[in-house]
Amino acid sequence: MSMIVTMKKRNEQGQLMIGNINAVTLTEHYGTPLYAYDVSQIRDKARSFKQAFEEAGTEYQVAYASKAFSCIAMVQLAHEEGLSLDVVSGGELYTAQQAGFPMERVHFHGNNKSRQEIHEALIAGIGCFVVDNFHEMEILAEETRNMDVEARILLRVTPGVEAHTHAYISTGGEDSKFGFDLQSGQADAAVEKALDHSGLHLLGVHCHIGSQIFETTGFVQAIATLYQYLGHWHTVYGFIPEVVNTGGGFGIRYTSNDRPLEPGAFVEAVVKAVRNESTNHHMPVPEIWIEPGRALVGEAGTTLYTIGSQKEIEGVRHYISVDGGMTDNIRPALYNAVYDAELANRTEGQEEKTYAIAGKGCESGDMLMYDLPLPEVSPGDILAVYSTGAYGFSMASNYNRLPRPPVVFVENERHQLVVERESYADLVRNDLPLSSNELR
Ligand SMILES: Cc1ncc(COP(=O)(O)O)c(C=O)c1O
Ligand SMILES: N[C@@H](CCCC[NH3+])C(=O)O
Repeated sequence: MSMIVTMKKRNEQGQLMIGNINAVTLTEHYGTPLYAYDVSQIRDKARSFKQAFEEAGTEYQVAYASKAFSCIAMVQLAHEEGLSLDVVSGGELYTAQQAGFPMERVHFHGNNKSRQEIHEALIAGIGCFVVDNFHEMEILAEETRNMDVEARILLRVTPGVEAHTHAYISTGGEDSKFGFDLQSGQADAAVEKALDHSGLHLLGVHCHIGSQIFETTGFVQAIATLYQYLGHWHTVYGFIPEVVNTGGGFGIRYTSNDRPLEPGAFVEAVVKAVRNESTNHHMPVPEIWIEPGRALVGEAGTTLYTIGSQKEIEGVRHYISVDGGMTDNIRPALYNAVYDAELANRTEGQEEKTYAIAGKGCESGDMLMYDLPLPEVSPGDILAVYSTGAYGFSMASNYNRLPRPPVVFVENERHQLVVERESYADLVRNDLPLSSNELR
């Protein structure tokens, strides 16, 4: 592998540029670890998805799956770009409210929404519930009755398509905790019940086949399966879907081995398949919704770390440790996810070596990479790990009581802090001293 594995922009001193700002300047301002986002990349991706729908001339919504990276500024950015928003919890909904996001464009997901979350979402007046199971449907029906309101819903179904991806991020197969199973008749019963409840307005169906997908075939297959059932529900219940939501999962480039498709290629394939199937089943073409998370924010994010200690075991491995790790990026430990990284503060140096990049957490498995070629490193060098914009910050933890890193947005040669670094005081904010509160 060559030393410079990516085509990232560098200044004349060989320092990494993020959105036209020197990454070293960012670390001097905000410290490390640091999540830095090149905002123009997020905007470009959002526009590409939308443009493909516009060109296809179909009704659509592109909902940003905010689980990938949720904070007030990101939700506001999604709003600026005219995206809708997928939330999966009261917390993500609250963030959207705090961001001033229009509630009618919020879609609420989740396989175990609580009564309180459902109640709060109804009060907020969200645009759509993606109903996952019978328990949720009953709660929603009761709450709409009690509040004398109507909820617009999609039914999440599992089309039995296995996406070629890690089992933990594959969600559309029959054996999934999410959604109504199509084959066993669960989904038929769900349609019947949904049509029966006066407080529920059944808009259509939703499926999400998995994540980090590089081909269109899985989507096309899933749509064909959905329409087998939609055709049946049309015949039996006279149901015509207003919306078909094919989820997210569009793959991105983590390393030079990844060859992601352009957003437009996915959109074209989805629109074509929905159109064909609608025609074949003598139904009007519905509004098409998609839910990209990773594809919108993943490649725009870079994590900057400072290199500290080293341990070389002759003939075995040369470890270098950074000041973050699994606490700010759990993906290598959880999914064996692979990333590209380079030094941010220089390209030059003595001979190239192969390093294993260790996190600072007290876990042997807290490793970000096992074989990264770099020029010989010294303490204080800055390591940039690329494509960490999705599911890095959002899955971060305080293991070992490490404060979560800040997030900076870079755009038009300016940088702006959008999430502050957690302080030690933040870490103990909810702790109560022994016996300070009344014993019950
Ligand atoms: C229902 C649903 N929609 C959208 C997404 C976003 O996926 P991705 O970030 O891979 O686009 C997910 C997560 O995998 C999901 O479960
Ligand atoms: N958190 C996962 C994606 C979500 C999978 C479930 N919807 C990842 O980092 O790849």
